Amino acid sequence: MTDDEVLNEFRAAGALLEGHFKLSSGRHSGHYLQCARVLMNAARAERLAAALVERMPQDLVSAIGAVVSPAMGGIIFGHEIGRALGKDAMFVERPTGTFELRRGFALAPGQKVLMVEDVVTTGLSSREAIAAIESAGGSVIGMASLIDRSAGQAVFDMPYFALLKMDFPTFPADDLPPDLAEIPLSKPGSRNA
Ligand SMILES: O=P(O)(O)OC[C@H]1O[C@H](OP(=O)(O)OP(=O)(O)O)[C@H](O)[C@@H]1O
Ligand SMILES: O=C(O)c1cc(=O)[nH]c(=O)[nH]1
Ligand SMILES: [Mg+2]
Repeated sequence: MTDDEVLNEFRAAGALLEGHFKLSSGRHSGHYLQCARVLMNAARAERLAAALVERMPQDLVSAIGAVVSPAMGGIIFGHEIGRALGKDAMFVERPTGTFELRRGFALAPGQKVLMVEDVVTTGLSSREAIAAIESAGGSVIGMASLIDRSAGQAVFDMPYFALLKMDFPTFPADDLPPDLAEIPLSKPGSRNA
């Protein structure tokens, strides 16, 4: 799947948003990729996940024992990546502020995990999810996301595959461009909601 084809899936889903958004990291942006709108269509979600798995090297694919995603945004895409790999997909969640495996999900000691996100901006959520998987006994051998909008800033210790890289600027809350500051703020994600 080409970059244009992935972008067209976002356009068709009305998921390329412009406005003033507070991101998970606390940074602000005039652009938001609402992956939930893309993934609300099961056939589209399946297609995008299969396209991403096709890009992964076979030795990595065959080593993956399970998929784990950070809730909320990562759950649907992780599930679809699990379908494409033929592996179980679990998720970590943060009811008390820190990601943990719940709901009877468990990892065998050293179980090889692919960590799957919907979008990576600073990489903070991904690093927190990886830490939770490792403290539950898993070994994260790879990472995947639908979108990487980190512009190369998010660097991980394991191979990382993203279906589409986007480079939208983000700003600290106390240093907003005037044209962005005058747009009413919204916070679509659920961290600290
Ligand atoms: O790379 P980062 O700077 O951490 O940003 C990306 C994270 O932000 C969003 O989640 P969010 O925390 O908004 O919560 P949600 O997944 O529950 O919507 C998204 O789903 C990623 O997890
Ligand atoms: O950084 C984020 O919170 C974020 C950015 C984005 O474009 N889409 C999203 O779902 N989250
Ligand atoms: Mg998230």
